[in-house]
This record gives sequence, structure tokens and C-alpha cells, in this order.
Amino acid sequence: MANKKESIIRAKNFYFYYGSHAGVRDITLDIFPRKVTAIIGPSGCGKSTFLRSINRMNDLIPNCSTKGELTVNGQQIYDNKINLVNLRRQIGMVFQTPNPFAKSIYDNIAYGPRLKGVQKKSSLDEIVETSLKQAALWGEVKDDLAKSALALSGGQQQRLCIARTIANKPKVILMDEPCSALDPIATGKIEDLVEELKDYYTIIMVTHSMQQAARVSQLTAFFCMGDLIEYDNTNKIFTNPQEKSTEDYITGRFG
Ligand SMILES: Nc1ncnc2c1ncn2[C@@H]1O[C@H](COP(=O)(O)OP(=O)(O)OP(=O)(O)O)[C@@H](O)[C@H]1O
Repeated sequence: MANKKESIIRAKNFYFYYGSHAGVRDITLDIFPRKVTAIIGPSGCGKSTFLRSINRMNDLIPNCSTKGELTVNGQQIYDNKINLVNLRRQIGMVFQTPNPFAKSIYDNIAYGPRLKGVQKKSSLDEIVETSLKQAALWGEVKDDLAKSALALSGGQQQRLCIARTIANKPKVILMDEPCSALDPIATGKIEDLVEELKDYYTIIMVTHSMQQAARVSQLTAFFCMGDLIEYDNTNKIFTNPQEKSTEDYITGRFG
């Protein structure tokens, strides 16, 4: 695994509680920049809880609390002084079901930059074009930017959501089962895109598909019942796991 000093996100003995129930417990791991890290594990093991902790999406849930440390670029993200809008700009998120706004393709992408104060049309045009190009959607929509985003196919909508995230110039992109609502062809396009995006962004992807984790990630974390069981290079996790429960899970014996 890469040198710990290079990590961009660091969890140290991190717990996330829903009331008194720990969704994840005692998580210690480093996430490395410009790599794809997959989070795998059986249903209810805490994958989404951990992912959503990284940009504090879970804050919206009543009675939740945390213990331990979670830092992004050395900054404690559960510090009261943290600016959540900035944090979520730095750490974008793509959800299971594509969720474009009921606006034009152009306005979906321009939304974040406009909120940040970008108003000049030429600047917005450039951001829209660059973001759509990076999300491998430009060629399909460049003549139709005024069309409603809701008229796109599911796979196109998901790439649009990735472009919308990119337009905010994040450092990290969290993806929570981004292909679960997509057919195999659209899934393949997202996987190819993730492969390209990793040269620019740090990507953390929750997936139920072990084939997908093996195809797209360089590092894999296996969670089980709220615990991080094993975290290593993806190749090692899938060919020579150290823990029996990891082996049982990846060979389909449980989960
Ligand atoms: N909003 C919530 N309120 C209370 N408990 C929750 C909430 N969300 C998740 N949990 C609990 O936290 C634990 C971890 O759930 P989480 O959704 O993170 O698992 P997961 O691995 O992402 O599951 P799945 O693969 O089914 O999406 C589970 O015990 C779950 O019941």
C-alpha cells in the first residue's frame, strides 16, 4: 500500500452512531489521492455510513454522533468550525439513483459555479463544456444543452451528475453504488469514466459488485457488521486475503 504520509483522508478510531447504535466502529484507514478505493461488504455493514461520514451527509439524521478522528487534508471534518458548504464542494457525491435537477443540462452543470458567484457567460460555458467532456458526455449532448436533464437516459443522467460534481472542482468524489440503477452498457461507461477520472480526483466507491471493485479500484476496504475487517491493495484482497471473513465474502460464501 502507498505511504501513509501521502494520504488525503484519514480515519483514526472513528465511530459513527445512530442514537446509541454504532453504524461503523473503530475505523482506522488512510485514503490515498488519485486512486479509486472500493468499499465492499454485506448489506448493513456500514459502507454507506462511512462514505457519507466523509462529507458529513449523515449530519441530516437526527441524534447521530461521532467519536474518534476523521480528517481531510489534515483538517478535522467534525470540528464545529468547519464550513460544510466548502467541505461538500471539496468532497462531491454521486448517488445510487441519478438525481439531476429538473433543469436544462446546461443549468445542472452551471448550478454549483453560479452559487459560488461565477456569472460571466463565457466562464460558465467553459465550465459546462469542460465538465461534460471530463464526464464523457459532451459528444452526446453538446447540441442539446437546453434540453431537460430529465430527458436523458439513466446512464447519461448519471454521467451528468458526475459532470455536475466535477464542475465544483472537488478533490474527492464519493460514489455510493453509482451503477446500481444502470444496465451493463451504461455501467461499463461509468467504469471507464472512473478509470479516467482517477488521474485527477480521489474516488471512493461503495459497490455490491465484487467484479466492479476488482475492475475499477486500486485499493479495497472490506467492512462487516460495522467493522473494517481488511484494507489492502485490491489485487491482494481478491487473490490473497488475510482474513477468513474477507475470503468467505469474496468467494460468495456469505453476504
Ligand atoms: N438513518 C439511519 N438510522 C438508524 N440506523 C441506520 C440508519 N442508516 C443506517 N443505519 C444502520 O447502520 C448500519 C449500517 O448501515 P449502512 O446503510 O451504512 O450499511 P451498508 O453497508 O451501506 O448497507 P447496504 O449495502 O444495504 O446499503 C445498519 O445497522 C443500519 O441499520
